[in-house]
Amino acid sequence: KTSKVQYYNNPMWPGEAHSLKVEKILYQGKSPYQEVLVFESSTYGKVLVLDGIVQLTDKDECAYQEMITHLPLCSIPSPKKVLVIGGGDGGVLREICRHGSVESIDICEIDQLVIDVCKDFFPALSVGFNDPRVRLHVGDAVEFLRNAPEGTYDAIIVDSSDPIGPAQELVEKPFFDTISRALRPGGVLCNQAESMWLHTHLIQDMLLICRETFKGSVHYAWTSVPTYPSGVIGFLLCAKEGPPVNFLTPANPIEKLEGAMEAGREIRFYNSEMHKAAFVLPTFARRELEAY
Ligand SMILES: NCCCN[C@H]1CC[C@H](N)CC1
Repeated sequence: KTSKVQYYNNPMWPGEAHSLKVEKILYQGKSPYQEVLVFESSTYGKVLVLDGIVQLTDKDECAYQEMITHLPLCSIPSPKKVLVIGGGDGGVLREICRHGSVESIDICEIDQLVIDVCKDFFPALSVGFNDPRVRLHVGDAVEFLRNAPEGTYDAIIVDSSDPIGPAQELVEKPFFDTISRALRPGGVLCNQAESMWLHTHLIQDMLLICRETFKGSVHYAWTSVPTYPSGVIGFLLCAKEGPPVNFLTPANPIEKLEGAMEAGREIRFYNSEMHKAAFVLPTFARRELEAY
């Protein structure tokens, strides 16, 4: 039995579809926010799908979770307080826990079902929830950030799904304002910023908002994730005004990371060369993005 993970009817990817052969359906359910599906694929291990969109697979989740985490955290000398928006699968938590300087990790995930399903089917990711530094808040991120004291966090990671559905408001200006307020001066934001092949208009809109909101610096970075549409995904790295941050050269190189074993698995994708390379753009993307 094969089942297409349909994008045809999804406005984010008109006319595109990505097919993975389904060996066995492991879970199917619906939360108040989205449909949740887990299946065993032929060659990518287990796959998590929300509203028909691939979120992660056993095989290639390392690329996304490691890059979205270590690009910001390796850019500042000693991250202590970190906030994750989304990320209910626990993969970003697993990666943050490798940084010995981190003292507390808040995570705000809107959908309890995603957390529960990932604890059952993706233990290599949900291991991140076991760290004593983690404080889970189930609810709306806009609400959470509105109540967060000003200047709290060294780093905020927005591990969101696509801006159609629960993550819609996570690409709008008011949300970025609340993030900036919650960051300490010189604090950094890394958020999921879609594909340069497919979404340059959305990225341009986000760049305009972020360049206005974060006066430190704003850079677009990207990496390879075979099971995401177009095979790549981007990140927006933003620094709040304050102590200067140089995203292009890691201030806190990966070699200093501890706890790799506690996180249940060695780093598989990120390294300092990949960090630097992530900010190098092909010519079309340079033209379309660097003017913004
Ligand atoms: N934490 C799992 C990854 C969530 N990130 C998104 C999944 C869906 C993609 N189209 C964009 C990234």
